[in-house]
Amino acid sequence: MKLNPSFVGSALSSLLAIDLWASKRLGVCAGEGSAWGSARPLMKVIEVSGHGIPWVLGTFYGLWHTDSSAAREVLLNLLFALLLDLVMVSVVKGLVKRPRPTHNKMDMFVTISVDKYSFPSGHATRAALVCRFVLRHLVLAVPLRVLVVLWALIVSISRVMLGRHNMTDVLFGLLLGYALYGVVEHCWLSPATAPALFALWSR
Ligand SMILES: CC(C)=CCC/C(C)=C/CC/C(C)=C/COP(=O)(O)O
Repeated sequence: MKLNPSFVGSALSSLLAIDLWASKRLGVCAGEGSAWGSARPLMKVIEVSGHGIPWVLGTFYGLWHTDSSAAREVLLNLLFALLLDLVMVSVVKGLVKRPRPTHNKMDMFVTISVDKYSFPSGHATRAALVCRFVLRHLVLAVPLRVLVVLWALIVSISRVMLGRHNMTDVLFGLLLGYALYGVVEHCWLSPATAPALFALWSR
C-alpha cells in the first residue's frame, strides 16, 4: 500500500501539533506560578537524580574504591554506557535541533551547548539505559526492582511536567536509551576483550 506523501505530511504535523498542545498542558511545574508550581523544587531534585554528572562521577567514585574485579567490570561497562549515551544524545540533538518548549525556564543544573535543544530527552535516555542496566546486573529484591522502574518513569514524566520537553522527546528518549542498552550488552567490556582498560583500573 502506498501512502500519499501529503497525507503523511499532514498526519505528522497534526501529531506534532497535538504533542506541543498536550505537553504545554502537562507542563504544570514549568514555573513557580504554574498550576503545580509548588512541586517544582521536588521536580528539580528528581531532575538532578537523572543528570549525567552524579551518574558519571558516582561511577568513577565506585571504580576508584572497589576491590572486587566483578564490580569493576560492571562499573566500567556502566561508565561506557553513560558516555555512549551522552555522545548519542548530543549527536541527535545537534542533528534535529528541535528547540525546547517555549514555556521552559532554562534554569537547569549544568548543561552543555546542545542542551538548548530538546529532542531527545537526555534524562529519559539515561533513565531507560540505567534502569535496564541495573535490573540486569545488580541482584536486587523485587521491591527495589520496582523502585528502579518507578524512578525511571518519574524522571521521564517530570521532564514534561517541568516544561523541559515535549512528550515525543521523552518517548523517543526512552526508546533510544532502551536500544543503547542493547549496544552496551553487545559490546560488553571484559578483561578478555579490553585488557588495557582493565589493567588501568586494577590495583
Ligand atoms: C562528568 C561529565 C563530563 C559529565 C557531563 C554531564 C553533562 C553536563 C550532561 C548533560 C546532562 C543534561 C543537562 C542533559 C539534558 O537532559 P534533557 O533531559 O533536558 O535533554
